[in-house]
Order: sequence, then C-alpha cells, then structure tokens
Amino acid sequence: MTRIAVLGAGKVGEALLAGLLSSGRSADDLMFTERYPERAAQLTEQYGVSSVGVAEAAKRADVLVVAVKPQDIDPLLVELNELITTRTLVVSMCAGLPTQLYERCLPAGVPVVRVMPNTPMLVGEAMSAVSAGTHATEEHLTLVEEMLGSVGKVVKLPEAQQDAVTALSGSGPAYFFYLVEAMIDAGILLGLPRAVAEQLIIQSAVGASTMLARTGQHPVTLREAVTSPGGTTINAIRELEKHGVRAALLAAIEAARDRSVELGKAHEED
Ligand SMILES: NC(=O)C1=CN([C@@H]2O[C@H](COP(=O)(O)OP(=O)(O)OC[C@H]3O[C@@H](n4cnc5c(N)ncnc54)[C@H](O)[C@@H]3O)[C@@H](O)[C@H]2O)C=CC1
Ligand SMILES: O=C(O)[C@@H]1CCC=N1
Repeated sequence: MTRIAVLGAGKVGEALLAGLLSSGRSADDLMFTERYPERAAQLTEQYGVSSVGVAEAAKRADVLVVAVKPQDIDPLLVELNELITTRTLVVSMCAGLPTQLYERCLPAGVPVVRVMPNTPMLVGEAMSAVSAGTHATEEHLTLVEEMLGSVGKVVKLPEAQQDAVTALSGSGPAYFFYLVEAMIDAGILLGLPRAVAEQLIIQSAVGASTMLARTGQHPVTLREAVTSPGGTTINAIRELEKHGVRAALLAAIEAARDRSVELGKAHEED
C-alpha cells in the first residue's frame, strides 16, 4: 500500500487523515509531521497515526502531502530539498501556491500535483480538484485521484483554474456555514429557541444539499418548487434581491480568487 505522510496536521491535515482512515486505510500506512507537539500527541491518541519528523516522513513515505499554510511553505521547502528524490510524489494542498514553486525549490524532476480539497474531507464528502505539475505523470495523477476519491469527489482541471477552484469549493463550505449561521440568527429574531432554530436550519441544509446531489435537478427548478405564487418564499426572495445577495456572492468569490492569486505571487521568483 502507498505510504502517505501529511506535512502539517492542522484542519486540512487532520481532515485528510480522518477521511483516509474512515475509508479503510490502515494507520500503519499513514504518518504526519506537526510543528506543535501537543497537537501531534492529541492526533496520535485520537487516530492512532504516528507523528514523525520531516526527515523520517521523506524517507518512509511514497507521497508527501503538504498541508501547511502558504505563509509557512518556504522553510519547509528548504528542508525538503535536502531530503527527497524524484521517487517521492509531492502533493500540495496549499491555496495559491503553483506547482512551479515546488519545481523550482525541490530537486529537478520531482513530480508535483496541486490539489484544492475542502474540509468535508473529514466526513468523506470532499470536493477536490487536481492538476499535474510538469513532472507528474498520468500514474501520479491516478494515484492522487484514488487517494482523494476515497474521501469525496475529484475533478481534474488545468492548473490555471486552481485559483477559481480555491475561491469556489476550497472556501465554499465557509459560505454555507455563514448562511446557516445567519439563518439561525433569523430564527432567534423571530423568537424561536436557539436549539430549535439550529435543528430547523441544519436539517433544511442537509435536505436541500441531498436534493441537489440526488435529483439531478437544477437549483432554479428546486427553488421554484418552494416558491408558491402569492406565498411566503417569494417575499423572502424579494428581500434577498433588494439587498443584493447574488451580487455580494459574486463579489465575495471574486475577492477570494484574487487573494489566491496574490498568495501565489508572493512566492514568485524575484
Ligand atoms: N482550511 C481549509 O478549509 C482549507 C485549507 N487549504 C489549505 O490547506 C493548508 C492548511 O490549511 P489549514 O489546515 O486550514 O491550516 P492550519 O493552520 O490549521 O494547519 C497547518 C498546520 O501545519 C503546521 N505546520 C506549519 N509548518 C509546519 C512544518 N514546517 N512542519 C510541520 N508542521 C507545520 C501547523 O502547526 C498547523 O497545525 C493551507 O495551505 C490552506 O491554504 C485548502 C483547502 C481548504
Ligand atoms: O482560507 C483559506 O485560505 C483556505 C484555502 C481554501 C479554504 N481555506
């Protein structure tokens, strides 16, 4: 079995480890590095996966999944440059960072695959997009697609689209959580107990997303089915339009895309 090391076991690193374990992968084939020893000990206790140093990860793993913040990448690349060969596949999950950065800083010919996952990986419902770097072969891509396919859905896209993907599905869960949070507040405004408002909205979100995933119907059709002539929903829709919610989402996602581009530019060669 392919041995995978996650470098940086924060929110995404943990989601990947948890998702891979739930999909049936053995803890013996997984390892992680983590800068904070307390965090490392807690994850080992919870998941039974070993915490290792970066040198051991580079020596033992076939795939190194980089899941540190983009701002923390430089010292890690300096370390890895001394430790890896072209036999190791490097998978970057970092927002904005191009495969070219890795190819420039690591030994010549190292295969790199850029991935943008999202946190529902934790529950096997990730949406991930993968793009091959210069030296990544079809076999490398297949390996990464299999790994991510066990924790959700995967699409293969040109790397030029990764900043848009990051804004859309990488950050996407946050937008849904934000909407849920705001709708629970509306329940409070209408005088419902918080626990009741939470239950009503969370189950409505689960129901709506299951319909989207299972019926194959367009969101407009599903929304129209809830919007009765002279009924309640259309009054709410009028307010959403009046407050520019659609335009706000377009602008918000564009701003996220711009930030992803900016994170990549911060690592361009001088
Ligand atoms: N949080 C999210 O929803 C998503 C995040 N990403 C990307 O995933 C990466 C990680 O994000 P998060 O998990 O949210 O960040 P995080 O801050 O929760 O996790 C990063 C972890 O890396 C550790 N770390 C940093 N440098 C290290 C080093 N040299 N050696 C070992 N451990 C090190 C930190 O202690 C921390 O636990 C980022 O690059 C982000 O752009 C991608 C998709 C979604
Ligand atoms: O906010 C961020 O930078 C990361 C990348 C995609 C989702 N979270």
